[in-house]
Parts: sequence; structure tokens; C-alpha cells
Amino acid sequence: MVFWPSIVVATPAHSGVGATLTYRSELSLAPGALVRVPLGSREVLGVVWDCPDTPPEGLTEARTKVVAGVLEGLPALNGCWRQLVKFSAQYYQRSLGEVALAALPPQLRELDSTQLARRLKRRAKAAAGVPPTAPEALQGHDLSAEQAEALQALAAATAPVLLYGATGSGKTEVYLRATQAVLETAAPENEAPTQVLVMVPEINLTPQLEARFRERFEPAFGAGSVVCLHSGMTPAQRLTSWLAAHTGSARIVLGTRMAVFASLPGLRLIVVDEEHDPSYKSQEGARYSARDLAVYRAKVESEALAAGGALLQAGPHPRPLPEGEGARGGGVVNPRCQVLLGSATPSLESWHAADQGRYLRLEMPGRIGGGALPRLRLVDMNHQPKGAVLAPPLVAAMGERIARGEQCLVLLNRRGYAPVLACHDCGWKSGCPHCSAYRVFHKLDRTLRCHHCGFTERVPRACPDCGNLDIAPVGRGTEQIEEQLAGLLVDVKRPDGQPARVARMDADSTRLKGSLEVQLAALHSGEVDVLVGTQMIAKGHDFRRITLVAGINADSALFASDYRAPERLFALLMQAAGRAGRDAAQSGASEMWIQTWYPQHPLFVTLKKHDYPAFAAEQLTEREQAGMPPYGFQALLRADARTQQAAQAFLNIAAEQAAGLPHRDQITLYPAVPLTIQRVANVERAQMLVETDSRGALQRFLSAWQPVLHACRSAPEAKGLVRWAVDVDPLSI
Ligand SMILES: Nc1ncnc2c1ncn2[C@@H]1O[C@H](COP(=O)(O)OP(=O)(O)OP(=O)(O)O)[C@@H](O)[C@H]1O
Ligand SMILES: [Zn+2]
Repeated sequence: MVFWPSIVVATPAHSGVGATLTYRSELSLAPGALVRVPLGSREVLGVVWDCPDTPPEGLTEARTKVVAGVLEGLPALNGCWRQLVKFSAQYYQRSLGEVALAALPPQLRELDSTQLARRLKRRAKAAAGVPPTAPEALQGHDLSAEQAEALQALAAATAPVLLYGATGSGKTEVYLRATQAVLETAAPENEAPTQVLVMVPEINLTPQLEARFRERFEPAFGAGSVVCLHSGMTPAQRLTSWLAAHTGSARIVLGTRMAVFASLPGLRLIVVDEEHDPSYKSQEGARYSARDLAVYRAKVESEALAAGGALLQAGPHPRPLPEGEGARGGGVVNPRCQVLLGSATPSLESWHAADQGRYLRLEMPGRIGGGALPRLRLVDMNHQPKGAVLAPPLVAAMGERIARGEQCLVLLNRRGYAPVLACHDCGWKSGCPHCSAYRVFHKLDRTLRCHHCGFTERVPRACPDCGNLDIAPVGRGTEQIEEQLAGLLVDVKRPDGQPARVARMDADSTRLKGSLEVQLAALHSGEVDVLVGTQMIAKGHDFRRITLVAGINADSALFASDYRAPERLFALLMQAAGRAGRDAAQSGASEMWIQTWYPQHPLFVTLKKHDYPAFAAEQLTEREQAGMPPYGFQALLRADARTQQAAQAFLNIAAEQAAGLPHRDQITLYPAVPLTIQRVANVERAQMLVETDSRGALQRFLSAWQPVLHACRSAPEAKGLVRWAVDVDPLSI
């Protein structure tokens, strides 16, 4: 008998190759099976999507190729996984093949059946070799009342849950307990053991979280029970983690946004920590939001489970869960897959969903131990000595803290020594020859570096234009603040009589593998008294001895053109403040200092009260009036070209050709504009905003627009176009 499997292979969105390719096979192949198939002159990895025993109309044996082999020993990817991939491709306007293959570990593409069999055997051996050391060891903290309540509400919830918990309220313990509850639930016979997916914005930033999950679960569930998935791993490590998750030997996957696509046959809970974090949105390929996909995935998994494990073979369209099922009356819906989004500063999208009742909001307003949130102190820079980078009262306050054995954090969102180097004689500035941006002065290695294209040169001895020897840095970055603080605090002594120690943590200082851990450890152990850094110091860390946090240049974001800038600034400052006073004993005296020229700005007034709900309500009102997300729906059409003219021409032709497409009358297409940083690496960039008040209309319009966009590529006016892309639900405009 001959079968005619339709198979998904890696095809870029623009290749024009259809969603699936038809092959022949003498075996019936399960949907989701991984196969190797010929494509052109190569043999590539493919995923079986369907396997009918009749050929599609018009296809003959002569015109189809034969499946080269099946990756044996590997279970098929289940229906939920395939549905997630299919939805992502449709929603984010990419090809099915691109999304499906990008969701698999890259190394899987290179293995044949024999190599894979060897891998699997080694895996099985390793998994069997590490039994739990202490099956009963699942010690956690005694829960606070708020944690216990949140967990109880979570257990009964049927909607996605938004855990709105203050910084230091103990959200991690809630994740751990919720995970434990899932892992202790036995899966039905012949089904994969229960699994949990925990997502974090940047795993390297929070080695603490990984350690907590390992400590808690490995003694009870074995050393292979917790695996990581993120882009910092080697291809071999990623494959190992992926296989462990796919075969069910890993019970917990801890990962960054890419982990949302992990194959998890026993998935029962998805945790999205710091759900507001922009790094959940991919900025290349399919520009997906891992947070939004997590919510979708949990829904699909729940429906499949409710349908009795049929894993969606029946139909691709998820049904909504019955309203309020199980939430009241104490009954718990089982089995299902829950999604738990956590943050002290939720995204306005999630906050709005909770306002509307689509998500269940659970609150943990108090800090563990009853500590207070830090007091906000605004330093009016209008009243400080002219040219002062750090206000004298702030430096004095830091000195007092250090003398008492406490620690300080100084936040500045700009790395390097100074953003520009300039000649005051002729006006030369350290522009990048390849980008419409300045190169940043890095004093440590005396280079000028472009943070957009990477172009790096030694600092010139004299002005390249006029020969003036006196070229000087303008503005300041973390390197300079570190240097200045070391000088300003030179007479300050720690309680042990040693001089105060200032360190820096940013993308430069943490470039080498392992250096971030070393720097964090130095802070935790008290070796360092002041840590200067970019936003990476504000994220999720559980510092115990920080009592003062200072934001020294927040103003630039106050007047940014991007309508999301206030949301991001508020979240950043509140998260930064949240690093202070986490030890309840010291929290009463903890402070967040902000240097600003605009102390009356309403954002600071709300921040002073730590009133996130008030801030969110204000922002949402503004967004509603302006028809902005989450009330309106947006996409960006982006074009990169050799000239700005060609980039814009492509966008304009695409807009013209959109006439008559479905839902065109509900869609606003804005004029094509250059990006803020218009040229990067000698490529000119432009974009066009697509806006509507209906998500459905946007989706259908974009789908219909795809073939038009492909065709516009070859318009003579667009000659020089390098690439184009659609970004659905863009985060920055
Ligand atoms: N029930 C508890 N009893 C005692 N200590 C606890 C309890 N729950 C959590 N903690 C401790 O409280 C501290 C803060 O918890 P955690 O780091 O989870 O805060 P968080 O809510 O994630 O805050 P953030 O949003 O700032 O990351 C941690 O040191 C944690 O070990
Ligand atoms: Zn550059």
C-alpha cells in the first residue's frame, strides 16, 4: 500500500513553497512523526502533518519523492504541539515550515536514526542512573497567608491566572508549590508523566531561580527532572534537554521564550515569571509573544485533556471551556493545563484582561515578613550644583548606608563610558559610518563601539576632522558612573574598616561565560558595596542587603515618542525599587532615589505611592481614548532596503495594492516612515503601521495581504529591497 504523507519542512516565509509538501511512503506515518525527506539535492528533517492513503488531486508517483526515513525511537509530536505551531504560523504570518522547524532543537536536523538511537539510549541510561535521593524531600517555606490563599484560588481557577504580587511577596514559592502539586498528580496509565513549563525572561540573569527549582525538586524526582532550554546552551545541550522533555523524563522545563515550543506531552502548568518583560516577544523570524502563546497553549492542552486525551486529532479549532466550570462549588477541573502569569508590574494587556474577567487576578500585596516597600525620594536636579552627575545628598546617603554595612544599587540604562565623543572645536561627533547612530566611547579598552552594528575602532588620538587633540566624552554611561562613584566614595569605610567597593554589571562586564554569576555572587556575599548597572540589575534578583536603589537618568524615557515608554519606565523603576529592603528587618529604612528634572511629573507621583493599579488605570484610559492596544490592534509592516526611498516605495506599493482586500475598510494604513534609527549596518529601515479595532479583521486582512506583499517585492520601485517582515502586536513602534 502507498501512503501520501503531507510533510512540513523548513521553508522561509518568502520561498513561496506551500504549507506542506507531499511525499510517498510505504508505511503509514503518524501525524507528528519526525522524518527525513529529500528536498532538492539535500535530505532534510520534516514533520508529518497528515498521512492519507490517496494522493492529492493531480499528483502522481512520478512527481513525488519517497520519504527517506523515520527517526525511530522518537514518539510523534502530539496534536497540541502541532496546533500550537499551526496557530503561531497563522497568527504571526509566517510559514508553517519555518515555525515548526524553528521550534525543534537545531541539532535534530543533523542526526540520522542511528545517531539518534545512540542518543536516546544514553539518555535512558542517564535518567535511570539518578534515582531520587530523598523522595519525600519537598521542604519549602511555611506559606504566608497570602501565598496560601493564592494557591488555593489557583487550584480552583479555570481561567488564566494573573498573579499580581508585590516585589518580594514570594511569588517564586507560589510557582514552586503549584509545580509540586502538578508533579505529585499521577498521570493516567500509559500517559506521559505530568510536566511543568516555567518561563523566565533571561535565565542567565536569574541563576537563583534555577537553583531553587533544582534544590526543591531534584532530591524528590531525580537529577534529570529539571532541565533548561535557552539560547545560551550549546546545540548538544539543547537537544539533550529537548529529548528529556519530549520523552517525559524531564518533569520541569525552565526556559526562556523559546521554551514555549518545547514538546511536553504531559504538560499541566505553564508559569510565566515577570510576564511584563519585553524579552518574551521575539524580534526576528516569527515575531511571537511567548506569553501570549503560553496562554493559547494552556487552552489547547486543556481542551485536549477535557476531550479525554484525544489530543485534538478531531479538529483544529479549540472550543471555549464552559463558563465558570469548577471555579465555584469547590470542584476542581481535572485534568487540565493551567497558565500562571506573575509580576509585580503586569503588562497592561494582562491587567486589562483581568479587569475584563478573562483572566483571574490574584493579589499578594504584602512583602514576606511584612516589610515595607522602599520610600521614594525624588531629587530635583534643578536645585543641584551645576554639572553634578550624582547629586551630593544621594552620594552622602550612599556613604551612610555603606558605613552601616548595607548595600546600594545604581541604575543607569546606558553602558559604556559616554554615549558620544565630540570635538568642541569643529563639532565632530563619533558617528557610526554604517548607522544613523553615534558610537559609544568605552574607556576601559579605549574603543568607539557602535551598539547597533558592532563596528569598533580605537579611539582616535585627535579629532579626525580638524586634528584638535581635545576631544571629550559627552553624556555618561555605566563605566563613567562606576569611576565617579569610586572617587566620590573614596573616604567611606565599611564597618570592617575596608574602603567601599564599587562594581559594575552590564552587558560588557558579563560578556564572558560565568562572569555574571561571579558578579552576582560578589554582591550576595557582601564583597561589593555598590553595584552600578543597566536594567539587568533590576530584574528578579533576591538581594538581601540592598537598602538603597538609585535611578540616575530616568528622564529620557519620560518624553519618548513610543506610547509604551511610560509603561516600561514605570515597571523598570518599580522593579528596581523592589530590589531594596527585601529583608524585612531593614525594609523600614529602605529607599529608592530618583534624580529628575521633572519631580512633578505624574508618573513619579504615582510611583511614590507604589500604586500600580492607579498607574495602569490611567494608562488604560489614555489607551482607550486613543484606540491603542489593548483596545486596538496593531501590526507593523517593516522594510529594509539599500535606500530609504526603496524601503518606503515597497511599503507604499503594498498599501496601494491592499485596496479591495477583505476587511480593508476596517483597517487604517498609516504613511510609511523611517525608523527612529533609520540606518543600521548600511541598511535603510522603514515601517508602516497597520491599525484596527478588530483582531479578527486584522488577522484576515494580513493573511490576504501576504501574497500581495510577496508580489510587491519585485516592483521596480522597490529595487534594492533587502527584506520585509510583518510584526503582529509589535512592542515598539
Ligand atoms: N513563606 C515564606 N516564608 C519565608 N520566606 C519566604 C516565604 N516565601 C518566600 N520567601 C522568601 O522571600 C524572598 C522573596 O521571595 P521571591 O524572590 O519569590 O519574591 P518575588 O515575589 O518573586 O519578588 P520579585 O517580583 O521582586 O522577584 C525570598 O528570599 C524567598 O526565599
Ligand atoms: Zn553602526
